Amino acid sequence: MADNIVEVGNGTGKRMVTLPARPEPIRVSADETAVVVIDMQNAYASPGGYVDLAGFDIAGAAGTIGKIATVLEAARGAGVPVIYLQNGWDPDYVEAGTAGKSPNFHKSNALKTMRARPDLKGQLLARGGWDYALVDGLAPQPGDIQLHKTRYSAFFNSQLDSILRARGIKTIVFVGIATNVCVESTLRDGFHLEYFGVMLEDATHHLGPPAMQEATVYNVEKFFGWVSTTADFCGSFGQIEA
Ligand SMILES: NC(=O)N/C=C\C(=O)O
Repeated sequence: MADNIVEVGNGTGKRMVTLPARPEPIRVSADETAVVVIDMQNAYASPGGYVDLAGFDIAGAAGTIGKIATVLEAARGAGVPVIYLQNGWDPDYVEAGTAGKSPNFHKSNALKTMRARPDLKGQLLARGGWDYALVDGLAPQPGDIQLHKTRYSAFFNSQLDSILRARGIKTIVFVGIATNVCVESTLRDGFHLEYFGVMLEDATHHLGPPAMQEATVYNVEKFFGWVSTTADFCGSFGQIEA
């Protein structure tokens, strides 16, 4: 093995794949890898959804949907579990927290948008509604796993850690929206739980100015994990059979 390849585990696993990545290639077992799809809901990727109504530019989100669809096809073909997260709360927003008790109440731009526009109350990120639903282009397939989360990190108050541990997953490949909020929060928490996090930079999209994407790519590459691409994921995992 070349010195500059990071090998996850002891290298004796079956179905080993070398994924080109920065700052160095990472060699993983396909049996110990999962793809986690962060919040590909209408709220974050569709015109008329929460982030669009809150004033963020979502022009780049449509391209992200296509990239993620390509990644998921390769993952399923390689027998790699696909885990979808959906962000939001119960329709009464009890899970969202209250003033003075939860920073989420004050920082969530969905909650702020609904306070500014009471006509939207009950529509944004409410479980069961269109805004909460996954985008049409990324419908889960049989065998995929769907999980709910109520805060930016998918590890907080969710089943994600136990689902991953029960399957012996060590490496998480991240795709989804937003690069600089829920993707980065989850990848960082995963780092502290000893998961190896790989972010596919062209299958993620940021909220805010383009510098936000660059900042997370820098943080991941330098401090928290590895950065790769859709083409490199498909080129490596595409050679593995389920
Ligand atoms: N999925 C996300 O990254 N969400 C970011 C902001 C929010 O949910 O308000």
